[in-house]
Amino acid sequence: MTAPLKHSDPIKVDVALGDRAYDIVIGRGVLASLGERVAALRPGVRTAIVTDRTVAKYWLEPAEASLAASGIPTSRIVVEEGEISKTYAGLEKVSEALIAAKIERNDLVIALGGGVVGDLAGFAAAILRRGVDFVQVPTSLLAQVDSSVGGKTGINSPQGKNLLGAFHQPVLVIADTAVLDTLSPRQFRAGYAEVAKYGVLGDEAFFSWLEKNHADIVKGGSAREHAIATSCRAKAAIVARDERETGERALLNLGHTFGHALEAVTGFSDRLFHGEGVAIGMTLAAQFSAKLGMIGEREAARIERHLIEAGLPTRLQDIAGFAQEGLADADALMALMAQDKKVKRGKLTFILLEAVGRAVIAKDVEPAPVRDFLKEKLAQ
Ligand SMILES: NC(=O)c1ccc[n+]([C@@H]2O[C@H](COP(=O)([O-])OP(=O)(O)OC[C@H]3O[C@@H](n4cnc5c(N)ncnc54)[C@H](O)[C@@H]3O)[C@@H](O)[C@H]2O)c1
Ligand SMILES: O=C(O)C(=O)C[C@@H](O)[C@H](O)[C@H](O)COP(=O)(O)O
Ligand SMILES: [Zn+2]
Repeated sequence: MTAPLKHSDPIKVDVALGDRAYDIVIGRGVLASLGERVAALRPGVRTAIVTDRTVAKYWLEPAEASLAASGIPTSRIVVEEGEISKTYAGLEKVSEALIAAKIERNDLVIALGGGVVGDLAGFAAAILRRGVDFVQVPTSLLAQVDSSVGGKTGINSPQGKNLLGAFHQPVLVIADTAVLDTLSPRQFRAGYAEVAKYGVLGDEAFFSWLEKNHADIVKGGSAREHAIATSCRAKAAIVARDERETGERALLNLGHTFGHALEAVTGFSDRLFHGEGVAIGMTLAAQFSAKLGMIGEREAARIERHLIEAGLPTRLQDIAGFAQEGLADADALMALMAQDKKVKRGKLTFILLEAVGRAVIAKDVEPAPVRDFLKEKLAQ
């Protein structure tokens, strides 16, 4: 078991959603406060922790100890790590275990893990007895800056990413930045793609700061907390204005139209983690924006350079196995992108760039230029 963590002064970010508003609590050691925060929010509650095997090894006991110290009964549901659990089978396993644990309408589900556990447990909570509240305890960088906030929950279909799900906001998010110390370097880098995304889509000053300081985020300390809090503030502000993605929330999908198709074509496997797909997708979105004359080649190159410096893949050719199988042809990728949730009346929507720090929603994008662009990229 990992040694208990000490409290530090946490940063609080409010997700201002009226009667469904909640706090994101960020800081080194805040996992130790899980029990007291849950008890304050829901006196007398019972809980079930959903986690994966790897996270369980490091962080389940500290989470359970914190709940026990506040007298909160809990049970544990441990799934396999990775996208294999964000499936119908994974949802069945978690849902049946929650029912067996007699989690009632007024109880709480606790998602302890990365984005997979958060999306899966959140969706299971959304449909259990037609809706049980849940708490996010994100343990990957990606989950701390993105997936634990905003209430998108769901599972994948073999036909596409997150095609089944519900908007279901958590009642609390506890992001302990020390927990990231056990994350593998590759997973840390993958999560970093979503951090860079906030700079690229809406905050040039943050992007410049990341260009200078990204290595310190890996080391921990105040740079890590600053990057996580800045990302959460950016996401919370957008979600508060557009919870259900009828407008500007789509900006958070920068890089995802390409990225999700790439995850699907690689079978939602370890060949390409979500954040890696986002890094390639964001680079492609920048290059496509340059091709359309919306930004200069130099700005697109600046984004790619930074992602490379952060150790991320940026080209289709960087995906494991690409050389052997050519990945997929442009038509196969187009067919997968046609399942994107931003598609309206069969027309693609892309998030494109007018500058580093200024993304726009481009509706009714014609497929032909996208197909030509992909053909060029696949041939490189
Ligand atoms: N709901 C949203 O808004 C949203 C946003 C972004 C991504 N997502 C989804 O999130 C998923 C990706 O999330 P992810 O990158 O966290 O993947 P993940 O949940 O698979 O976690 C990555 C890996 O890291 C391990 N891990 C997590 N925390 C750890 C820790 N502290 N120490 C050691 N190992 C740890 C996990 O066991 C797993 O093997 C994708 O399914 C994506 O679609 C959702
Ligand atoms: O919160 C959002 O909105 C996002 O788009 C954040 C993305 O990083 C995330 O991957 C999300 O799950 C993608 O949403 P989807 O609607 O395209 O499935
Ligand atoms: Zn994402």
